[in-house]
Amino acid sequence: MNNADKQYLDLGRKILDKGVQKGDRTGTGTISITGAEMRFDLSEGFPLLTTKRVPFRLIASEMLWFIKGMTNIRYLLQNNNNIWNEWAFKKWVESDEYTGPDMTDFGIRSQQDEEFNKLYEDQMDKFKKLVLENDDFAEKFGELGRVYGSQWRNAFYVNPDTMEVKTIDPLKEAIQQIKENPTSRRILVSSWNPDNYKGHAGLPCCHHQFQFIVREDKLDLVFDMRSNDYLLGLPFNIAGYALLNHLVAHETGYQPGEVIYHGKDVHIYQNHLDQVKEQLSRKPKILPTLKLNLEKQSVFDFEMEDLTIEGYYPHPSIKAPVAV
Ligand SMILES: Nc1nc(=O)c2c([nH]1)NC[C@@H]1CN(c3ccc(C(=O)N[C@@H](CCC(=O)O)C(=O)O)cc3)CN21
Ligand SMILES: O=c1ccn([C@H]2C[C@H](O)[C@@H](COP(=O)(O)O)O2)c(=O)[nH]1
Repeated sequence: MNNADKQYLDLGRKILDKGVQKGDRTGTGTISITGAEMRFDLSEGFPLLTTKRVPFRLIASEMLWFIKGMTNIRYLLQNNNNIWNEWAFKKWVESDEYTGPDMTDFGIRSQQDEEFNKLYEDQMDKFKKLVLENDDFAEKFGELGRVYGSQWRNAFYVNPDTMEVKTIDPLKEAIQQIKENPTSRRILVSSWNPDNYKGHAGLPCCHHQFQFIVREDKLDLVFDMRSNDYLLGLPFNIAGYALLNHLVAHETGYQPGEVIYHGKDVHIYQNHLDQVKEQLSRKPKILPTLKLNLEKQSVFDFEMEDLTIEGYYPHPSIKAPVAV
């Protein structure tokens, strides 16, 4: 049995056994545990889970979106990636410019009310078309604000003594540190902003920091998640950071080592229980491998066509609603 699916399924069983029922911001309700660790050795294969089909194309386009410092969903839509739509859509339907039917609580209502769901899907189609085709609209409503891309590539630092503001490119600096100062224990990119508590920054980041550590000829990556959706988010997060580690290891001349996951509030949404039980009943298969276009050197030059997954023969996908 591959060790990636094994650890993931063990964690699912632990949440079901030991977790507590909790209300949450989305009104869905969860079963949650505090604290979890998993370790993925990238020499054993690429940790794209096999106990359900995990869409690598969506993970890769989201990761390239972060790496390129982008925060507008237009790039995702151009890559047929719809995973961030709801959060941009929300800004539009809550704005003065929106004149369609009332979309209050569309996340929950679209699951419970078939008639409403039709209205919602029409408005979402209209929204996607506008983001793709209308530059002004995209700039205003496709923009998610200071989400990962901006924190990774365009962070602000205010010197508390002089109040001078500097911009920093934390991912670029981290890569430079790996090259110039590989024994450093300070190669860290953090996306958490104290301001997140006030909600100014839109969506407070879930994977809020990661750190690179060079171990002999290998590059390890540790990533921390303050809050993690076991069924939908976690498989994306594991494979996303594994991809990032492959890309950075390639540029800096190391072998991809381990990707180490630290989860804090790790939860299963109440409306995902059947899906999780289905996945737990499945037998893991062999892990696939990731092929990079070796002609590209810099992490920042990679495009979708430079990334290929080979030997991926997963169980069928498992559909589930996302809590908004
Ligand atoms: N509740 C919640 N869970 C999340 O995982 C999550 C958020 N919210 N908000 C921000 C992002 C968006 N992410 C998402 C959103 C949707 C899917 C999802 O629906 N995945 C499906 C495939 C979807 C498709 O094919 O379009 C899957 O089966 O993995 C995954 C990650 C991760 N994040
Ligand atoms: O990469 C991601 C992004 C988001 N999530 C999940 C974790 C939570 O279920 C929600 C965020 O809700 P909060 O109330 O802000 O915690 O999104 C994820 O698992 N992975």
